[in-house]
Amino acid sequence: MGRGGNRRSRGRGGKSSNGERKPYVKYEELPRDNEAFRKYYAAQQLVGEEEFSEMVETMRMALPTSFRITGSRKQATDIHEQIMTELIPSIKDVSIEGAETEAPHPLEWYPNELAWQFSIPRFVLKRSPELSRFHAFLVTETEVGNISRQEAVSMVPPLLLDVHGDHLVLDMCAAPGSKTAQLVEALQADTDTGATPRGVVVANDADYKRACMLVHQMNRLNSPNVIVTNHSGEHFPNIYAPASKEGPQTRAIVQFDRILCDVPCTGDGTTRKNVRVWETWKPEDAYGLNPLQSRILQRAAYLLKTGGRLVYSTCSLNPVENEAVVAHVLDKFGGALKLVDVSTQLPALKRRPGLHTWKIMTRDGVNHDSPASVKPGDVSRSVRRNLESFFPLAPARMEQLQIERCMRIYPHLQNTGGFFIAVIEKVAPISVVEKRVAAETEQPATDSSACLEVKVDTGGEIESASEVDNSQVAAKRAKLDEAQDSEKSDVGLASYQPDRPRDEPVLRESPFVFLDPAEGELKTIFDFYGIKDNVPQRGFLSRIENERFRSVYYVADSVRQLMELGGQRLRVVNTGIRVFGRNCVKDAGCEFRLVCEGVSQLMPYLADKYIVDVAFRDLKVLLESVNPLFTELSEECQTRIKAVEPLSSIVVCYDPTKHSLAGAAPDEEKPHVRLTAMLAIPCWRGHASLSVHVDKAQLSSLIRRVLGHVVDRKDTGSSQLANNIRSQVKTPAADTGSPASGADGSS
Ligand SMILES: C[S@@+](CC[C@H](N)C(=O)[O-])C[C@H]1O[C@@H](n2cnc3c(N)ncnc32)[C@H](O)[C@@H]1O
Repeated sequence: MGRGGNRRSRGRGGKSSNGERKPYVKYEELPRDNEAFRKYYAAQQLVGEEEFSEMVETMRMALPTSFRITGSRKQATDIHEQIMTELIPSIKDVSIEGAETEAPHPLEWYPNELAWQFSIPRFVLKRSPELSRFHAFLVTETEVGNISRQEAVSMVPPLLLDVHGDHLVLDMCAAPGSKTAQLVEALQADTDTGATPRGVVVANDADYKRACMLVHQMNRLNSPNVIVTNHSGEHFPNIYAPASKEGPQTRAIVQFDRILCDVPCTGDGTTRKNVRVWETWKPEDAYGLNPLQSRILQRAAYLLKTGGRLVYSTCSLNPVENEAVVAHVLDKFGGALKLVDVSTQLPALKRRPGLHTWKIMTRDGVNHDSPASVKPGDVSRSVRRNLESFFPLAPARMEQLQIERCMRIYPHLQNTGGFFIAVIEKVAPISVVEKRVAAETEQPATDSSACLEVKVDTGGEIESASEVDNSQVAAKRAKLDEAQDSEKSDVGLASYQPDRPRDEPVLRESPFVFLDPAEGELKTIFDFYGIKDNVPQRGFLSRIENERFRSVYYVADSVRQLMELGGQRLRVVNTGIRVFGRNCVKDAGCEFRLVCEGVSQLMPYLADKYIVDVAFRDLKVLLESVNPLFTELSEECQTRIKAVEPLSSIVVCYDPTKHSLAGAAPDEEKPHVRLTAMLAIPCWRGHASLSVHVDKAQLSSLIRRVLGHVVDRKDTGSSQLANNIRSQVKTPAADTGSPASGADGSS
């Protein structure tokens, strides 16, 4: 199911609603049908009768596996090449239970062959020795962020959001973050190679634990342009732009260029993956979620810039969670929001138009066309309260809203899960304040331009743009802002929700503090590593506990600006790329070492002596041996390493284009797979040895790509075990003071 909705019983020894323990049911034997589901959806006439049977049949089958190549990375070409030359041939002749395996193939509607799909069940992939290379590829490349496993249909909403490199983007319900990853990639893909995008992605989730999953996702992506926050979407706080000299009435709110509302839902489009949806599905679940979905969408609409784009999506097929939410919110905001016609985008993607009519099922199993036929006893009191908003609007209004522009993806259309997507543009400011003022003063609203617009000048300051406001509205507005600041406001409209409900937990970590490279410990670090003066000066930050910090992070300037404006209002769970970590090595030249995820960001600013260019022979020695002695490396490499003081980090670079094999002897060694992108590997320079200093996922990926060895998952429980894999190739040499026995040990 779509996470964040009602919790469902696990069906394995859990308790049923009457408190009795349920018998254990094997996953394969869980029911894959539900009478109420069939009856409800048959009545909706989503498709013709025959097609409906086909759809339900497909919804019972296991979902193919799909993954996406991180298109914004230099490694994308290498990964594509590995799929073509290594993976596809590796499973060519493998048969499972007598049947040939389906080789991965690109999803034809996804641009640039970056998304792939195959139909090998997960447990077969894990257990089959013939598929170990394929499995290792998926696992290690996912962990290092070169690919992301993601359901095919879930890739559609970010594509339709049309994110550009300088956009301020809000992902309102972001965890676990597969779509956030696409949004971040879109920022990067629209920016010159090597440059930091000017935009920001704010990845928000109401659930703190799930927000922490976003942190993991963000760490895989190594982006300095993401902020992970923890707010209820419907209460996402106003971030105020700097106060204008002209007085409080021009206090503007930062608005976003793009917003994704991938809201919590019943997830009945995911039955192929979450089989338990069959067991527990009931129409009331959608009625319970509709009001929250609507509030999230309303808040998003308010936070969107005029001219900005918003995507509302669910993995549910239910019109109550889809067209009903979209139609009623569009209706409520007058002409401010319009559905965008995306029928010509992603032309190879099969889809159906949004529904103009649907029915609501009451507890007695009767389907109703309008609220008029629903009697009080047919539904619970809470359902009755919102009943109108579950039904379609009048046919003429539905026509006017062009609700058919919504997109429905059914599982049988192209062997996927089910999904709903609505692309919405804000064509005019939402005259919330005026409606409110008009209601309170009992005067008709005459001007619909009271909404505030902010432009993020991501090249420099965040500034407020023009605000057209009449004086009466402005005075009222200032009062409302004040009320909101003191969290007393209860004006009921999406724009003026109090910041957050009182029962939400407080953040567990210390807040981030920006560090000054001209003083304190950051200056000491910069001096040691010879960080060049052109490094962005204001992007380094840390969490300080007991006047000490353990790591230094780096964020893009636009992120810094937004965090400074957000201040205490913004509950930042995490941000930035970790660039330095405390090393705890006695007598080390610097108390901080370089960390794997920050290397590519810092490389352009590191003093040249810390970057050692190596040939393939030295790269192989470093990966094959644990802490190889200098004497095992080439003379040239030794000279470079010895130029750096003992007990410090260096970056070893292998550039496959420089060390091209053109003209090389036929027996000259080369990486197991063809590489085009440079490898930059942080290493620890001991007194007499050099050790690769990356985390175990990076190490497994490097070993697989460069040496061709598959690191068994069972052997990688700790970084030490990853070392053991290498020690099978060569006996370890004596170590000389590595901070984490050759692996990064970073969290
Ligand atoms: C369908 S999932 C989002 C999936 C995500 N967009 C992705 O692609 O990985 C819905 C998310 O909404 C979160 N959520 C639930 N209620 C919320 C609320 N009121 N505001 C914001 N997020 C909420 C849940 O914790 C859950 O992570």
